[in-house]
Amino acid sequence: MITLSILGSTGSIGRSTLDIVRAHPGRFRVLALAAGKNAGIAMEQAREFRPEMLSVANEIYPEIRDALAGSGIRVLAGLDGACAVSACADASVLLSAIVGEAGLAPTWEGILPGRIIALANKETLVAGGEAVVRRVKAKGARLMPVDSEHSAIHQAMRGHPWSRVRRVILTASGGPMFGRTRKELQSVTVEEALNHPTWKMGPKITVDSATLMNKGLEIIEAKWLFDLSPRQIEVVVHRQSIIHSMVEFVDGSFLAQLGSPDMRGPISYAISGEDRLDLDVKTLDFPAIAQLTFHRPDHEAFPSIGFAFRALEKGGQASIWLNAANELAVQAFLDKKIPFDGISRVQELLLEEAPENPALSLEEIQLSSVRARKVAGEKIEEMVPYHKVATVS
Ligand SMILES: NC(=O)C1=CN([C@@H]2O[C@H](COP(=O)(O)OP(=O)(O)OC[C@H]3O[C@@H](n4cnc5c(N)ncnc54)[C@H](OP(=O)(O)O)[C@@H]3O)[C@@H](O)[C@H]2O)C=CC1
Ligand SMILES: CC(=O)[C@@H](O)[C@H](O)COP(=O)(O)O
Ligand SMILES: [Mn+2]
Repeated sequence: MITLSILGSTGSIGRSTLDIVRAHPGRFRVLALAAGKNAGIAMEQAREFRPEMLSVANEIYPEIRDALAGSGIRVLAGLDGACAVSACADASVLLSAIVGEAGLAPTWEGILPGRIIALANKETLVAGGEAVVRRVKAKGARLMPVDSEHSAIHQAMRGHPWSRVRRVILTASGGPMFGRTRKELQSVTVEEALNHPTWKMGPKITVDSATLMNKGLEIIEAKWLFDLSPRQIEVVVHRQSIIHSMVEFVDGSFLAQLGSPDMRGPISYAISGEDRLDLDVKTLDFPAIAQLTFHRPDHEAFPSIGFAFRALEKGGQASIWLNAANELAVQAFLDKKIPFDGISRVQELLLEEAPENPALSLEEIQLSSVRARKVAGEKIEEMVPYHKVATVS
């Protein structure tokens, strides 16, 4: 029996994880759940999966505490609550799927000896980088990627030494704005940016896919997960999202992992300790698909991939600042405060201003992020408003 602690249970990844648990009775036991503000789904999950503890956002704590009184479920709140869920010692697997850098501290607390950290929350590695990797090693835990590209690379690498790898190719769908020019991107609406062509995901990562910053974050994630040099990482646009990523070996062979775009595949692989669970994922009908296509990314219209490489080259606090800038700018765009192309402008400004000395502890990383968010907030205030450029339907 695999025992689970789940951070971000009410989100897209969290719900897909619980779908897998539901479909495999007797295989998993959910011990602890951490949700945010979605009281309805958090309550349903608590009633169905009967965890020992449930943490929710402070705002909905009184309502959930009262509703679950007498149920035997310990109800907790806020950051302390999420950290208690992740530190739940009896869970053999921690599924980390809170969105954004908010997931870093709870994930950090959950890095325990012998435990699998199934990591969906890529921002943990973008902001936490070396410090997170060092802690995983020091504690004797194991990091299993959930992000589809990194799961594909992990799967392709089974049985092969990293010394024989020439490079990895991260595939990108290109997002809903594929083919648009830099000028055309000025007037993209929130509704358009949220219309991802192949994946159904939460709003923040969906906007990241539209700017291609998702691939930027994944470049930094790959660097830390697989100890790669930036020169070993390439991005290729593959519109169908069928090939989830590839590894090229020194003998010129490529190994790829393919499948329908459905996160239950990479999640189940990670939480089951690399087993292949029976899932009702849509099969691939290759003659019906007919063509798999590949393009180079358009770096002029979508500069975020370049920013990620620049952040790795610059080092210091650059990745923390780039990530913090992106989080604030994406939220400002979703709130219809800044235009779509304002997101990459905030990223660029913060990347340039990022301090060059490294932040090596959790406290230093958090402090660096607070400073970055203050600067990003100021840049956003100075920006031309969303409604001046976007055609709001
Ligand atoms: N969705 C996908 O297919 C993929 C996602 N990822 C990564 O996984 C992570 C989650 O993505 P996704 O599931 O799409 O996001 P969602 O927006 O769908 O879900 C986010 C989850 O985080 C919770 N949450 C947000 N802020 C806090 C907080 N401060 N404290 C506690 N919980 C919080 C939300 O709670 P509530 O809703 O209750 O407020 C929700 O459960 C992201 O880092 C993303 O980049 C990676 C690859 C694929
Ligand atoms: C499912 C997943 O792993 C996402 O990160 C996905 O890769 C997003 O699609 P893009 O390729 O458009 O960024
Ligand atoms: Mn991905």
